[in-house]
Amino acid sequence: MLRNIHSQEPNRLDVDLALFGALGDLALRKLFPALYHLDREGLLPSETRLLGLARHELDRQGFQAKVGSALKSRVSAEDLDKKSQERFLARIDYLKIDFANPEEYALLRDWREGSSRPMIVYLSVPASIFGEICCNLKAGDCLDEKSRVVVEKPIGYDLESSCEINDVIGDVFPESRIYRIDHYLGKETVQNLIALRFANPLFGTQWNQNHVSHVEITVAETVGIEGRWGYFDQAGQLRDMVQNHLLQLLCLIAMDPPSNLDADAIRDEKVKVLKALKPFTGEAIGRDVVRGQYIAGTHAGQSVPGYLEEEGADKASHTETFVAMKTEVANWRWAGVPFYLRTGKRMPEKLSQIVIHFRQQPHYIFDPDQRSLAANKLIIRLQPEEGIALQVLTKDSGLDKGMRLRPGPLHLDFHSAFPKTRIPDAYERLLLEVMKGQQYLFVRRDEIEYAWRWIDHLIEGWQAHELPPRRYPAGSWGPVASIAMITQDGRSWYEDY
Ligand SMILES: NC(=O)C1=CN([C@@H]2O[C@H](COP(=O)(O)OP(=O)(O)OC[C@H]3O[C@@H](n4cnc5c(N)ncnc54)[C@H](OP(=O)(O)O)[C@@H]3O)[C@@H](O)[C@H]2O)C=CC1
Ligand SMILES: O=C1O[C@H](COP(=O)(O)O)[C@@H](O)[C@H](O)[C@H]1O
Repeated sequence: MLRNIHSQEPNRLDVDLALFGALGDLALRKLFPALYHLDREGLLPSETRLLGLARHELDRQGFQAKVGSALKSRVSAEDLDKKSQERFLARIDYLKIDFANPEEYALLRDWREGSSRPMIVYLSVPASIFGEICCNLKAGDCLDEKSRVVVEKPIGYDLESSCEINDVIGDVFPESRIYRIDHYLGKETVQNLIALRFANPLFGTQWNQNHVSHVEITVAETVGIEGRWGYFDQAGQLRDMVQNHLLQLLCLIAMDPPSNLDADAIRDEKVKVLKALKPFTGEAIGRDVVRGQYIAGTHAGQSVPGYLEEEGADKASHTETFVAMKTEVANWRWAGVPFYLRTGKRMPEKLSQIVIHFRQQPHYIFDPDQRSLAANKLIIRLQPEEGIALQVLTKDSGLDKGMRLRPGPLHLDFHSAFPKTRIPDAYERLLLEVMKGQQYLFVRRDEIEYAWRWIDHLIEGWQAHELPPRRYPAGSWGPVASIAMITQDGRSWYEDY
């Protein structure tokens, strides 16, 4: 169904939201604060009810108190007023159930008794139990033809496990009611990529291999493993960040214009990009991909341990905490344009940024010493300090400067441009879209599977070539080899803004 995503007026819809894993990190740190903000901004209709489900003995008040203290630590004092908080907490119920026990789902059915609102089931639990919960919901007669399910990333560990999980979820819910989260798609600036590319004719005509020389995507994190060794060491940065977030960003940059803003029109175009990603073969694995693992270093002036010294670490782990790669989208629009991707933990600053480097003029008439400056760049800052800057060249001012060129940005900083507008957290946007029943910010099954196909192939190559990660000190921009990878092409990672 084509839904109206253009409207400023949200399609307000009462729902019952059942959140599995309600005492977990994601639920308390992100989901309840996001729901609070929606409520405070008047976006949760008064009938909407929220239910936390977990296996700990707690009553309703006890759970509300936990959510209340999560709000205190996650929501700014300015946004946390007593009236909004009380109204929000009053919507919240709690059920203790063991998700593995089908009998206990009767409690959820009873909670729903008499409600005609659609139920949204949010699975904020490990993917290994998504299937079991879906089957128990069905067996326990908790669902109807309006129920939707939201599942967190990562879906599986590789193509095979991802297909298994998707099969079980798909036995219970049709694709049109499955919402697979990639929280990067909920970030305001990521959505802005669609507006930037498809609303501005200026870029529409330039967005191809005739005009773009190369593209950089950097997602640098300052955090380390944060007590998640068990999960992270199985995954590594390639599965944790590239398979989902970085490939989604690449798709939004590289895709052809969708014919409209309908979810499937956008997702069809993203799938075409994933299918066109060039596989890494033979020597390209060693040449165009760099794996890294951080050793002890510093963060914010403090010493921090290396990956192998983190709590719970297996000292012989070869899991990568950093990846840089050069890839290509092998189609008419992008043939020959390198896409350089890099992402890592324990880097010097948190920075998610896309840089589009445009080609130089065919004939250059200025000072030969300045030739390397003479190209435009479009810098899209996703976080922090969200904004867009177009690096242009002007004449340096002053009587003694002759026709010297000066690069400078035409800069749109979202915080100063829209000072009264709070930039919402990604989960606010995503939760709102699920409640409205709109899927355009969620990932379709085939997107996930094409992404896994490409990643699996890369991992097989790593394994075949026995490529251990290269070391980099915490607080640095990754292994020296990641800098060499781009400099050997006569380029460098863009670090100014
Ligand atoms: N945390 C994050 O920032 C992110 C998380 N995700 C994804 O979100 C999901 C949740 O992650 P996160 O919150 O970090 O994980 P947590 O381990 O913190 O939370 C999972 C919750 O599920 C509960 N649970 C697990 N099994 C059962 C069961 N059989 N019966 C009842 N309760 C159960 C756990 O209960 P108990 O406490 O008793 O073990 C826990 O409260 C995962 O899929 C993760 O990959 C994705 C992106 C970021
Ligand atoms: O999905 C994940 O994302 C976070 C980074 O998210 P951000 O919104 O803070 O950029 C990452 O730290 C985590 O390892 C990964 O699972």
